[in-house]
Amino acid sequence: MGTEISVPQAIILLMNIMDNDHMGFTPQELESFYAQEENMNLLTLPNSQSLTTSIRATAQVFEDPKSLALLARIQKIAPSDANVLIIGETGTGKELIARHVHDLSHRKGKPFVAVNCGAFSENLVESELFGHEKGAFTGAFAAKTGWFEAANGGTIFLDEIGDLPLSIQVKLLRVLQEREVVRLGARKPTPIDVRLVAATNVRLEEAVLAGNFREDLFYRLRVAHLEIPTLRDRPGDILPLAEYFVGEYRRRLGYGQIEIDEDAQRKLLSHAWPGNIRELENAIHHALLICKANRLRSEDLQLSSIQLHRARQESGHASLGDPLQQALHQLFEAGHSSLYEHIEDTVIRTAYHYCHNNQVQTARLLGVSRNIVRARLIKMGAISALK
Ligand SMILES: Nc1ncnc2c1ncn2[C@@H]1O[C@H](COP(=O)(O)OP(=O)(O)OP(=O)(O)O)[C@@H](O)[C@H]1O
Repeated sequence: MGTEISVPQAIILLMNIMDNDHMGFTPQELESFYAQEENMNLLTLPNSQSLTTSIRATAQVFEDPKSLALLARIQKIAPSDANVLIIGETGTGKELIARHVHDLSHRKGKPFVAVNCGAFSENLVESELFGHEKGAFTGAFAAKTGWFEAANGGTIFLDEIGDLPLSIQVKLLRVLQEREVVRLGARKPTPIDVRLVAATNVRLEEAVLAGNFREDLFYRLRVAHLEIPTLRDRPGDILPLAEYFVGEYRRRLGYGQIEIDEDAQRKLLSHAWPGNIRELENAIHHALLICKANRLRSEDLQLSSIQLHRARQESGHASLGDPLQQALHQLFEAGHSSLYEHIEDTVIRTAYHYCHNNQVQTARLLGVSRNIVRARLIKMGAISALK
């Protein structure tokens, strides 16, 4: 179908519509900002599981007493070589902690392989994890090394372990017991020496009770477990983390020193952080894009309300931080063929809502004719053809 709005324009426009009251950026300013090569990756979407921008932490911030206790436990568990289960809400730093466990073990310097178990279909996950031989199934034109073999000597981090199908859970248990993997289609097993660090943001006990997670695997994983507190449960980390992210992002953006003023500090401390450290990171990143005169003020911080988050959680949209992320998530789930249509629909619908259902204003805002807006709203079923 024809595209009245290009994708970059649509993304910028959508961002601007969402944030128009506070951002103070025109679409043109944003467009030129993202057009600069060093800023382009700020909009990079690494994969459909991770729709937020993030930096790889070069330092770790653990200042709250709860975090210090966690750090002490990590230091105790890490050298033991036991498998580890990390339990924590989304964005609490589970992957960062898994890396830390690896770095504090004798496996440091060997591979650290992070795999999101929810990222693969049931058909693919087995060959991804354990590999396959040439001709193992239709389309297996060459042999493939699985992630377990790739992590040999080091650590494999299985995020969202609760998403593994039961059939794969049995195989995983066998790998842990026998210390060998059998590639799909292979006759002989391959010995491996890998430490497993698994993570979950749901209570696996409930999955066990519901029959979706094997009890034997659960107990095997749970031997050494780390519970990561939410950010609201470790308030002593909020300002140090905020300072840390200000430092990281201002360097990336080429800015000078930036001070977080007192009102902004109070706002950071009083927010509930449903998205935890990742939400804080994104809030600071966004604030830096709009702050003025080397000062991050309270109005630069756009924080979602916990009520909104709860409502989303209840309606099954727990992990998606805002309408833009939801739109992009739908887009990537739908695949690229319908990319334009999805993004256009979302932009038009959002703009229409923003303009209090006024088609003329929507058309003006989007820079297209009213007929286009009307036709698309009818096609989406947002208005009746008779209107
Ligand atoms: N203690 C910390 N110090 C500095 N940065 C941190 C810390 N913990 C987490 N981060 C940063 O916060 C972001 C989210 O962390 P991470 O990806 O490890 O969370 P997660 O719990 O694995 O998230 P998910 O459940 O969504 O996979 C990352 O950019 C990470 O570098």
